[in-house]
Amino acid sequence: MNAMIQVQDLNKAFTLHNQSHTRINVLSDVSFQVEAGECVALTGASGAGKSTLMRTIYGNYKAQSGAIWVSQGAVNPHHGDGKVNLVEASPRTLIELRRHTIGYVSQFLRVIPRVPTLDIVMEPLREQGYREEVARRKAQTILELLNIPDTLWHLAPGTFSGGEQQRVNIARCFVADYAILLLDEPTASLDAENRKNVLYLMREAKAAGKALLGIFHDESIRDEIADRQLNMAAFSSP
Ligand SMILES: Nc1ncnc2c1ncn2[C@@H]1O[C@H](COP(=O)(O)OP(=O)(O)OP(=O)(O)O)[C@@H](O)[C@H]1O
Repeated sequence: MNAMIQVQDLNKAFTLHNQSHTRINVLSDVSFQVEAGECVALTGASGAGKSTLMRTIYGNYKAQSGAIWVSQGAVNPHHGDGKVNLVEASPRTLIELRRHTIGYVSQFLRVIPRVPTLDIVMEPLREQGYREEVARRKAQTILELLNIPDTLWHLAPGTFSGGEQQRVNIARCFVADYAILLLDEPTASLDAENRKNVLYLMREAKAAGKALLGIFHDESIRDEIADRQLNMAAFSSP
């Protein structure tokens, strides 16, 4: 067993300061782990805390208590085999983890004006130390696989369709050597052929020993790729 993510007794609440300081407990004593080569699907009703859990693991939100142990693991020799508790990690460690260990496909691509698609996809590879030609080749290969026409590679994706932007997001995450992939609805606005291509990428990632944690509202995709489901209803509290 090689747990890449190990969540222990994680608690996350939001306090709405501009609304009478109302406190919403979203995650209560969440514990689970994801092994290398495994895909775990988060399920549960809308508002159950699936995205909040993902964002907390990516370090966007700070948990009140508990631990998120992340193994930099065998996939990424850059970091060795050490484990880091993300809840207590410094900003510098968090940046390192995002550069080398954890990839995140959010539902929306955060577009930086004027940066061409090819550069957006090459960027994580550059940060991981790949030579320019290798990074370019890898980026081109994955953009082709995801059916982004080469006429678009030199354009910034701000004007792209929702599905095209989502595929750029997916390309950027799957092209790099992350040991852990957090996937928030990666196939939500894709057509059948591109859903298949993303399934292929997810299978390849599992075969390479990566750990996948995902939200898949599409049940057929979930059934195809997930080894286990984690129902967030088990961790909600009033
Ligand atoms: N930044 C925030 N500030 C305050 N409350 C938040 C914040 N983010 C999420 N919440 C609240 O936390 C709860 C869980 O939201 P979350 O988006 O994690 O649910 P979800 O299970 O991903 O839902 P969905 O399936 O609809 O996307 C909701 O009640 C939401 O209002």
